[in-house]
Amino acid sequence: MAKAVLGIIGGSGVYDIEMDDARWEAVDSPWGTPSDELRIGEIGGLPVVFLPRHGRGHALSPSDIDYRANIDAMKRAGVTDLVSVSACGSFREELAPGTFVLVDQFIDRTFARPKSFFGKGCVAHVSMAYPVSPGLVDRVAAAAEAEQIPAHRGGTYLAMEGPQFSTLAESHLYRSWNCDVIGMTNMPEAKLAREAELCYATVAMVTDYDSWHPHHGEVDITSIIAVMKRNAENARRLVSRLARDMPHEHEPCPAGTDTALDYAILTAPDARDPALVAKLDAVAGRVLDREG
Ligand SMILES: CSC[C@H]1O[C@H](OP(=O)(O)O)[C@H](O)[C@@H]1O
Ligand SMILES: Nc1ncnc2[nH]cnc12
Repeated sequence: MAKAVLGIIGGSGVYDIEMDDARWEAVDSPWGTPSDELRIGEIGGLPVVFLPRHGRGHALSPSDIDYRANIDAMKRAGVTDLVSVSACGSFREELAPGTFVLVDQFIDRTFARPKSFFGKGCVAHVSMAYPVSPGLVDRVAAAAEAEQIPAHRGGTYLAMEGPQFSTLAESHLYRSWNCDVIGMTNMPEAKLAREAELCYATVAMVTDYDSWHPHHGEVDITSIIAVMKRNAENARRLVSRLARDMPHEHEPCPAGTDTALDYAILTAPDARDPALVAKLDAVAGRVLDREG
């Protein structure tokens, strides 16, 4: 049984978390430059690795984040379970600002970001039908309950390219698709986590009602920032509780994340591009080494 290492990707407003024996450490990735150094430490004896998604100081826009480098760096740091903490807009009256939505589905409308570790010279297709790991979501839900943070289990997250917020017509369209929340970052992050066989869960922290709500007017960044700061405090409490209550052995994922690559790679060994295979050492080493 593998040791559990909890990874946390902190979104807007969450640029650091409290840990014991913490240090910032640069991790090189063949995929590019991660958003920042990794903050590596422990909470309650559990190894924890934190990465601010937009970098400390929030220098990176959603389209500029190197999602592949971030996930690859997490994998290299030994992470087994990855929790994304993200600000989002809400499409539902009852998901009011301050609510934490434990997302279980995504619709990917991003278009200007590399979305896979695989490609020409090593083609793979992983399942994304169930993109989050239910066991990890259970743990996050229990932590939210223990900390008395309002949380809603389940929801569909619409990932838009941004950086501008949606038009009113788009906001109505996504509501008609039964989306629950909207953000700019969880795709391709969730897809890449699955390719890297990392259990993934998202805590989508509602900051606003996007633009559809008749009594709340259009989304604006000033009101978002005020709610974001309150949400960030709750996020830090949630993460701390999650880590303290998490088992130190990695729990196998009922959605099959731990073995996502078992039959996913279609390219025959002798048709593979050695340069791409070398870059896949962390993400797919488990299966490529076995074949190689
Ligand atoms: C705070 S306004 C929009 C910004 O916030 C979200 O970022 P993250 O998911 O990293 O918390 C959203 O996706 C946008 O990038
Ligand atoms: N309304 C919204 N749309 C996209 N990303 C967001 N992040 C926070 N609120 C958002």
